[in-house]
Amino acid sequence: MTGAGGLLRFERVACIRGGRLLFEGVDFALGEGEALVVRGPNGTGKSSLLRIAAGLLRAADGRVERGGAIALADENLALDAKRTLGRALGFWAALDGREAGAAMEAMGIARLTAVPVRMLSTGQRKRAALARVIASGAPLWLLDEPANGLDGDGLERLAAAMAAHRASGGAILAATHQPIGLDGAAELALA
Ligand SMILES: Nc1ncnc2c1ncn2[C@@H]1O[C@H](COP(=O)(O)OP(=O)(O)OP(=O)(O)O)[C@@H](O)[C@H]1O
Repeated sequence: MTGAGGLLRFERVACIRGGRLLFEGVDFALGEGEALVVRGPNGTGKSSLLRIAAGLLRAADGRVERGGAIALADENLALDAKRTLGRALGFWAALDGREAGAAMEAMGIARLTAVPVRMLSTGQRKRAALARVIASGAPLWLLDEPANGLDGDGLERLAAAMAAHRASGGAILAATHQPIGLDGAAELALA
């Protein structure tokens, strides 16, 4: 992508799923430090928009430009259920030449290093998914309902991690029904 700080650009993007037009004409751009929250009732295509941004789903029309690496946290945990949390997160971090320790600390799950992924609670799984994104080092985070299942401490850690990411030049595209502490984020409403 050309232009200063361009991490993601949608131009007139449309999405069709199951033969149904979910949205069309979606335009936005995300640069360094920026954030966009996608809102809308259930089934309007928020998750689909994030999957298009990630390159996992084809847009039915329009253009999508990406300016760097992308990390997605959605309902699929993408961690090996049989491994311990430390090894499962370490596996992904190593692929990016990184370590997962600081990200586990950031999400308050460092003490769960030796616990098998399959034994994690709902909130712990969400924290683990967010730790994977943090550990990736990708400049663009795609967060699908990142607050689901988090307690107060988890929400504070999520907000702090997102603020730190933006302060270091990262960008965030989030789909959520809840307030998630993304100060100054732009909003995109699907209907
Ligand atoms: N693989 C698929 N094939 C066909 N239709 C699908 C597929 N996945 C999702 N859909 C449909 O696309 C529509 C939008 O789904 P999506 O998950 O993007 O919505 P959403 O806004 O994220 O919903 P929610 O708020 O409930 O999470 C829904 O009607 C859904 O049934």
